[in-house]
Amino acid sequence: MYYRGSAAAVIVYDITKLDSFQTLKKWVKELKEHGPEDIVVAIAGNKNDLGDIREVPMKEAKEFAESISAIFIETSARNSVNIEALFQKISKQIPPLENTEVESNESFKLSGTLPAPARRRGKEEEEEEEEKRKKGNKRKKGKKRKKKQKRKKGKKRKKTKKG
Ligand SMILES: Nc1nc2c(ncn2[C@@H]2O[C@H](COP(=O)(O)OP(=O)(O)OP(=O)(O)O)[C@@H](O)[C@H]2O)c(=O)[nH]1
Repeated sequence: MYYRGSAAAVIVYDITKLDSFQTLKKWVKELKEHGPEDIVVAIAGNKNDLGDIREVPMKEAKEFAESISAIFIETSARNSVNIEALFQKISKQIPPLENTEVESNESFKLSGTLPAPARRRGKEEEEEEEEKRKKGNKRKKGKKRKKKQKRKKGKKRKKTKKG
């Protein structure tokens, strides 16, 4: 599982398979032990369109989610039920990134009441981005140079034709 720098994790189980709920508990344990401290965790009980063959009672899953302060929602990926709601719930718990850097900012004060502070970008990530930006600029400059050279060559050819 790769979660370095993650602000949120969605762990999905299948409401028609008790096994998947047990597996979910293992993932939660793993995340609590090795994941970022302030990560927002959401538990999604998928396939809620198959309520007639349900194996995981909603109450049980909800109570488990509450016990670990996780978001809980039942979804149906097939029928597009509660997918947007799931991400909205998550986004409400993740404060805006920029505002965590500026303490005097008004919206930071508002987000201060939210349970999970947004992650700060690690130095490594910033360096990686800077590197990419530089590489991108170099490539652009290279392309520009080639275009210029082509244009020059074109002009020369025209001149020699006329002359
Ligand atoms: N009825 C129903 N079926 C779903 C839903 N979501 C996914 N499925 C079906 O469940 C099967 C597995 O879906 P995948 O998207 O492959 O999910 P997965 O996590 O890789 O599932 P597994 O391979 O079973 O571990 C597919 O046949 C999907 O069509 C849902 O909300 N309702």
